[in-house]
Amino acid sequence: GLGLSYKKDENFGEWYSEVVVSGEMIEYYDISGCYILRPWSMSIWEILQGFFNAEIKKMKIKNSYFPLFVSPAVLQKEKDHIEGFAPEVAWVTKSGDSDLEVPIAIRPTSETVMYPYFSKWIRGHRDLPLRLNQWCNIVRWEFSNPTPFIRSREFLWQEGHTAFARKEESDAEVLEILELYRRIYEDLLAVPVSKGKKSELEKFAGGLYTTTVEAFIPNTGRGIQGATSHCLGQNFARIFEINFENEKGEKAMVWQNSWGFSTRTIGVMIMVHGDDKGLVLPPKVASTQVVVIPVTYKDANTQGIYDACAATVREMNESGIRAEADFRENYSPGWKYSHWEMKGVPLRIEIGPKDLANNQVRAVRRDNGDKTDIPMANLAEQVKDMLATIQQNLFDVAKQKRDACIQIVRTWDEFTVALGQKKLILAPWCDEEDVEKDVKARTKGEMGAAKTLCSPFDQPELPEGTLCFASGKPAKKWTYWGHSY
Ligand SMILES: O=C1CCCN[C@@H]1CCCn1cnc2ccccc2c1=O
Repeated sequence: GLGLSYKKDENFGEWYSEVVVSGEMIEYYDISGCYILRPWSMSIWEILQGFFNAEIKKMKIKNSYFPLFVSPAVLQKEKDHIEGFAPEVAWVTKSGDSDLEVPIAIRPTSETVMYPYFSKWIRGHRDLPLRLNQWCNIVRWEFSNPTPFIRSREFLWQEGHTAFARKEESDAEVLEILELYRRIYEDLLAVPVSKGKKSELEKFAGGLYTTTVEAFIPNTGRGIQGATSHCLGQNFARIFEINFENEKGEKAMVWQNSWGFSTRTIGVMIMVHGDDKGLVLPPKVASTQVVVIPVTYKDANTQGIYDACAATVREMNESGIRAEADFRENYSPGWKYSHWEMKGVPLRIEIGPKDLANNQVRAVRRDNGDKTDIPMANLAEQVKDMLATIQQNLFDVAKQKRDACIQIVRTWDEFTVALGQKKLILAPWCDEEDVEKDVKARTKGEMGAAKTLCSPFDQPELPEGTLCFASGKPAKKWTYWGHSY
């Protein structure tokens, strides 16, 4: 059909809601906060799954599957972890006409589902490390504005749950997994992220510390948690009695991690790369990387053009490029150009009478619109290079835009001005929780409160005597602050 009704830089929220539907990724569902993932988005999820499964297999992490349902007794076993989240837990209270004796929770995460069995399975140090992952759906009955991929009441994710004999092993794995999350964002989705540690206030309350990859949406000036890798310490081991007999024959508690990324990754990619013509897919995650369009006229050699298109698709597929031709007779070339641009296919190849005569094709990039005539000879190699160039360009452009939003501030006034300018703020902070709570209280507004996003592992120089922007106390670390999703 026609193009988008909303422009990304003028009505971002409406643009996003429209582009996920017009790009055929999402269909809205009749239950608020729930969305249908159509093949165009499910295929992206499957590519991310393929990457992650291959990487965790190298780490000897095994996939498993645990039940969707959690008994209330077990769910409430870990007090600090559940208290803040309780309102989001969905419960099954009936079957047919009759009430259940005891309501059953639907998993909002699976620590409490899995750990009673970790306790049963782990006896001696030879049972360690225990490293499981599961791909599943999660339900959290959120109330703040639902957004496809970004915030939904049901979403898909993977959650990894691991147990080790020693803290050093768990600390190491936390970072190993976080690096996989960075690769998912930067190498596959072409989205720049910052690796860092969450503050005590923002971390997972049931854990010891939380590491994160934080992304940023320039259009809204909001940070977004991309994926998290938590060191749980021995908190859950104590509660669920996950002990083992160590080499010295002593009874010891295990050290645990839990980590996850979700279909939110797809929403972040759309928000960062999409434009006023529709989705823009990075080639690495595009189920169709190249679409070939025959351009025929009434007296042209139609069959010759069709044969050239089919041969071009075959040659690209044989060299591992995901290509398809659009031979539909009832749509014009122009209509097809708009349609596949809306779906964000990274590269379009047009073949018309002139191209046929010159034994070449016309290649058009989705990221910057560049048109190039390519000889049919050795076409696949040229296309591979173009796809690699498009992938890199998408990342470079996104990184340049994100970096342009970063604002270093040293005083409260600079902080509030930068907040109002949709900046990603980097500020020296005293790392005191009360100060963070105070900043939240002082910045409450229609954008929500500003909060810490992470303290980047890559810390700029912090000269002696640098003061906290908010409290004036001696600063301890540089921290990213901002509004967030
Ligand atoms: O992030 C992850 C990664 C995957 C495994 N779980 C951890 C921690 C989940 C934290 N969390 C997040 N929302 C919740 C909502 C309701 C109940 C409990 C929770 C809850 O524990």
